[in-house]
Amino acid sequence: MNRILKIGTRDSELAVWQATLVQNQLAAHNIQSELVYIKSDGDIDLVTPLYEIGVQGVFTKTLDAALLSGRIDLAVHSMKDVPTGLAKGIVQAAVLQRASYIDILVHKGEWHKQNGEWTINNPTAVIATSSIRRKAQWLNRFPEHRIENLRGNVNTRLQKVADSNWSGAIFAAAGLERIEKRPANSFELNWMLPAAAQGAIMIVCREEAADTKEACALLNHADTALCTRLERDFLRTLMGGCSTPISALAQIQNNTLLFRGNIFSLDGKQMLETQVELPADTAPDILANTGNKAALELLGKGADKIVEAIRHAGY
Ligand SMILES: NCc1[nH]cc(CCC(=O)O)c1CC(=O)O
Repeated sequence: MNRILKIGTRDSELAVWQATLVQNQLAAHNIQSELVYIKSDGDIDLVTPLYEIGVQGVFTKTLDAALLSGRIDLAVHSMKDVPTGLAKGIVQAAVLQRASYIDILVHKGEWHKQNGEWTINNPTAVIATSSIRRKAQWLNRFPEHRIENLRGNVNTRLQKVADSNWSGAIFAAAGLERIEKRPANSFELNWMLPAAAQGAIMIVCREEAADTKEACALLNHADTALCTRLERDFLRTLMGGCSTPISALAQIQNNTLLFRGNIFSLDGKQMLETQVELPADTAPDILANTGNKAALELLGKGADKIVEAIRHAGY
């Protein structure tokens, strides 16, 4: 490769950090690149909750257009923000090794540790998140709490938490840890299942750009690519959409694939979950079908009714 690859990125600190990681990894393979900053609609409107913006891929479509017009060669995304169906002409070129997948609570006020577990005595605490997945899981565990919306990039969200009288706000650990902004007053929500592909970074490029695809393939992390594929299959087969109260996590450890997924009603009162364990050397076609199969299992157990109610509410 003797040209300089143009890497498209949003201009938030996290997005630039992720694009720079890709640039550095390419450089390690002697592939030169430069960053091209592109504002997405999701960055311009920092107030409206994402599910109200109503367009799929609010963070990705501006970069898709830049790719298709040839202004950039590849785009770097937080994979969980990428709709499960990619735009026509655009393909997944690589998935980098996953960082932390966990959600954390940046906490304030009455939280304290009791028998090794973080608890809060205030039954009517206010917790901030604009993710309906986090909201549903939180209300399932703390039915009396109230959820407030919290939009914006990582930095503006942290500032809003500091300025508020909320008892906490939920963030992806990966987003804060990457830019070294995870506050000391935070703890991991190890009972909460993350969004499909949370903590993973995806590179996309034009379908016909053989040389770019070849370059990006050098950065692909096979286990992360498989796990995120299963998680996204689960999401797509259950419902699709980018803001849904659906979580999924696949992990490969000690030669075992562990897949967990769930779906909640919007108020958190109903929940269906599934868990599958397979030897990692199971036939590839069976392994690759794990996410779909898990989704079909839940649909057969009544998830279809939960999905129907979520759609009916306008998501
Ligand atoms: N939807 C916003 C978004 N997209 C990716 C991340 C963090 C990094 C990641 O999950 O990969 C975040 C912030 C958050 O959820 O707190």
